[in-house]
Amino acid sequence: MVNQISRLDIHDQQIDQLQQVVNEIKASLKLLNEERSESREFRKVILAWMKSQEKNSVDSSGQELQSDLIHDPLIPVVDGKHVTIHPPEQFTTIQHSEGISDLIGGVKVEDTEHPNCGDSKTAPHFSFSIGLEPLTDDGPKVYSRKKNRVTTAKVGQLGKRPAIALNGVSNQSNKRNQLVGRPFEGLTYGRRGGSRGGGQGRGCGTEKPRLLDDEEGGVLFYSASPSSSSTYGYASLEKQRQRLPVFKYRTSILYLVETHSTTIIVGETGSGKTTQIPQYLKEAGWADGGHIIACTQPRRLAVQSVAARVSEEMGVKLGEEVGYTIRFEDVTNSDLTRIKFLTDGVLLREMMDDPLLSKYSVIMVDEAHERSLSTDILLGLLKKIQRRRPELRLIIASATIEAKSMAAFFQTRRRRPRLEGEDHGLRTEPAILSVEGRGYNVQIFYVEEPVSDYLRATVSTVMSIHDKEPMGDILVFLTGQDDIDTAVQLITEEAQNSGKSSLGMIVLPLYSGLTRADQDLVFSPSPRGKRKVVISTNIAETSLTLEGIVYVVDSGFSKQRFYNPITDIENLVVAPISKASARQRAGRAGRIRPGKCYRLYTEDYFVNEMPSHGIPEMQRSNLASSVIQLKALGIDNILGFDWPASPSSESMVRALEVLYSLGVLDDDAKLTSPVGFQVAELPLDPMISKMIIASDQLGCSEEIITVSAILSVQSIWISVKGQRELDEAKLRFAAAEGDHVTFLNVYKGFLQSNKSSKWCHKNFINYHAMKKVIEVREQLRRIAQRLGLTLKSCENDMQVLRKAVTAGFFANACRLEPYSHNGMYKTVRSSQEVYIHPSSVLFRVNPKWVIYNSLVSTDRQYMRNVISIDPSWLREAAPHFYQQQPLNPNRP
Ligand SMILES: Nc1ncnc2c1ncn2[C@@H]1O[C@H](COP(=O)(O)OP(=O)(O)OP(=O)(O)O)[C@@H](O)[C@H]1O
Repeated sequence: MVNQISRLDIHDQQIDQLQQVVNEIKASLKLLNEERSESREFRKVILAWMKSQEKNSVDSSGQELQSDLIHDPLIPVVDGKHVTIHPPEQFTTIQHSEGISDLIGGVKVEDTEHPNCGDSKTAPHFSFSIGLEPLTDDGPKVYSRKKNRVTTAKVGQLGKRPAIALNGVSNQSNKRNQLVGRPFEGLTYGRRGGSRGGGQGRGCGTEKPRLLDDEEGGVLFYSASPSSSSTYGYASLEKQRQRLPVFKYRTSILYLVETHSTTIIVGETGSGKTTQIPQYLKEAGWADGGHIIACTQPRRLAVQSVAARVSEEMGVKLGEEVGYTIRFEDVTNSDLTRIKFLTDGVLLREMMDDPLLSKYSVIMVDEAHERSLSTDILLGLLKKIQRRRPELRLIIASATIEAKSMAAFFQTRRRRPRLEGEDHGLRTEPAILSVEGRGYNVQIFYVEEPVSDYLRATVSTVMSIHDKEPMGDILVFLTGQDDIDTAVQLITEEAQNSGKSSLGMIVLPLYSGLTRADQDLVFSPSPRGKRKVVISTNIAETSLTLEGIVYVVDSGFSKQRFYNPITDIENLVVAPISKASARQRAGRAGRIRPGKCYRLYTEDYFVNEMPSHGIPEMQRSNLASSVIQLKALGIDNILGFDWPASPSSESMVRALEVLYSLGVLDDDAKLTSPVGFQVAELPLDPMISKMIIASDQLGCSEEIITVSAILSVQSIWISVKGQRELDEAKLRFAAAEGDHVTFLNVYKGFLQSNKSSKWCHKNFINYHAMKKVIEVREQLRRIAQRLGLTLKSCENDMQVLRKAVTAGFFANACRLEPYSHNGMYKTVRSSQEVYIHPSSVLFRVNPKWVIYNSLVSTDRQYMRNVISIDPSWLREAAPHFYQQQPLNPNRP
């Protein structure tokens, strides 16, 4: 009798367990909220008390309260300068200027004079947080001068104008300034105008900024000096380093790192945090005795580029004293490397071998505002490590971080016994340092009305800049490869159509799937008389310096991951960005010379509607990989883990369920042995890891490792204008079984061609991606051997290969709907409607049963990387997940 496969209802007992987990989470969240509100009340009392103390402490001659820190011999008392504390009220005036100081609260300790700055009035300052959480979590206040604001359509809720020309882009600030009789003062950057080495209000050697009252009673900074001077140009690397705003804070930074377990550094984009601080630490001896200084970044491209820059500044070969590590690429030397840049994900992996990260003396978590999944987990773990290793120093850096809440997170609880380090004068409460000053002016322009089509608006803005503005490269932020490829094509066509414009424009895409060579093009200088237009995703948003960039065009959108734990679908959705992102984007200009940023949204939208920060990735991601990592690090009580942002209970339950079904976790939610530990060792999605482990027994590990390597690179196909040509190319390799077997055919062809780039070109295959596949494959083979798996080929037995895929991805099984004329499938797990993606070799073939690797959502839910299976394998692979039901006679 033919049997039907349906998802086995989870045993009652398991449901009970899961329900228990949910209840626990809910209970902990409730407790947490109660704790928070209690501590808020407490803080109010403390703040009131502090204010009264401070008022009493300022004597009649107006002298400021002297800090007991003055007597601390470790304070960098330079040239007889002393340290004073300003009452917190003084921050309130600053809070109305959108800037670094907005983000800082608590007691401010200020050097009244600085070693590098002769003028005591323009001295930089550093602040210590008093370790209290902010009373409100509103984030920075944005100064606004318009009294009667017109509510604008949201970006994305499109206005009526089809597209804009550059003259549709207004310098609203200029207009306003004419009205109120002030020079240009961009909302974000104009008022901070000036030149490197002092252009900023608080920098050295410039005129002191005047404080002006605005119409609403707030106060804003106004720099009397106009736009940047021409201090930019060619200077020795050493001089360039010394001109950076962060240089003036060198002593303060080193002092704070010396005396505090955790230092939070907030500084404008381009002020030198990423490239300089690791070097200062090295110069101060933090890399002595074989120790390493680590600096993490959320993005691989940033890791590679800042490592290259720092090695250049230090005059050393990349990979020796300065190195970097990203997934599947290690450019370090274990004997020589002293400064190491790495992604936060890689540092997490390193904890598997060295849970206390003992080789690092200082870990700088950069761009913490991004709140990537790995950054958040890393922060939670680093906090734990510090308890065991008080000597480990943490630096949390960003331009737009919510410093107070970050400080509150690192504030060690009072219940805890004294740390070893505290006895040596090491302060466990985090210090907050504000690095004032930015490189060069960036004028901000907003559209007057919402644009109806951000792609077309982008194209016309780029063309207008090219026509009307002086030379300088343009960096455009769009959302993803599709948008970018379209924009590249449209701009190229427009340039060709308008004879004048076509002269001297080089349009380049930038996204993570590009080959290294194509990415390198973006970093190479533009030929004389040519203007580079780089069209990028948000991979260029943080930490990157592209030398020639003068103009930034910000579409206001990015692709963001959103995971729905109920449907278990993770989508990449085009969504509006946050103010923090907008500032980062604008900050890609003004790094080497003054710049301009054109925002394709209205000023009203920016001020009134754009959220200050994005949703932490933790709260919109599939948590399966994170749970395994934490479990592998011995953190069994995941619910009690100190997350900087609590994940949703549904996501947590779903992750536990998936891991349980894969056999990675046992009934007590502990890692199983050996499968759970093996899966944790592999730096891959748990389903791919499980597929590799299953291939050992099925005798096809060589092939499955190849498939896994291919699934780990973005795409092995070259995107071409004519989809038909690509489809024809794919047909040469297409296998009836599906995409995974097709990948194997491509790999075999590549080897047979002697890894020829010509062969790749001819077949629309990405040569660099294939080289990467070879590299990743080698690494995976090494890990597999270390895990005791046998490397074996199944030769041409594709059935075992498909069974191995099923062993990892059984939860993604789908059945073709009977009588479906449009290729509709339903997932066995949740009966969702899904379709085979047109890029799959099984598109329109529609086998009865398939398994997919991932889902993408556009107008429909599409399955990507699909393979056909026999439904009986589902029960073989996961008897605990599927059961056979007698065939329903009413169903065809
Ligand atoms: N590859 C490079 N080429 C030329 N100059 C560079 C390069 N990288 C950095 N710089 C210079 O060093 C400055 C500081 O860069 P850095 O990345 O350290 O700043 P940051 O404060 O970390 O800013 P962000 O957070 O925006 O990355 C830049 O503004 C630029 O002037």
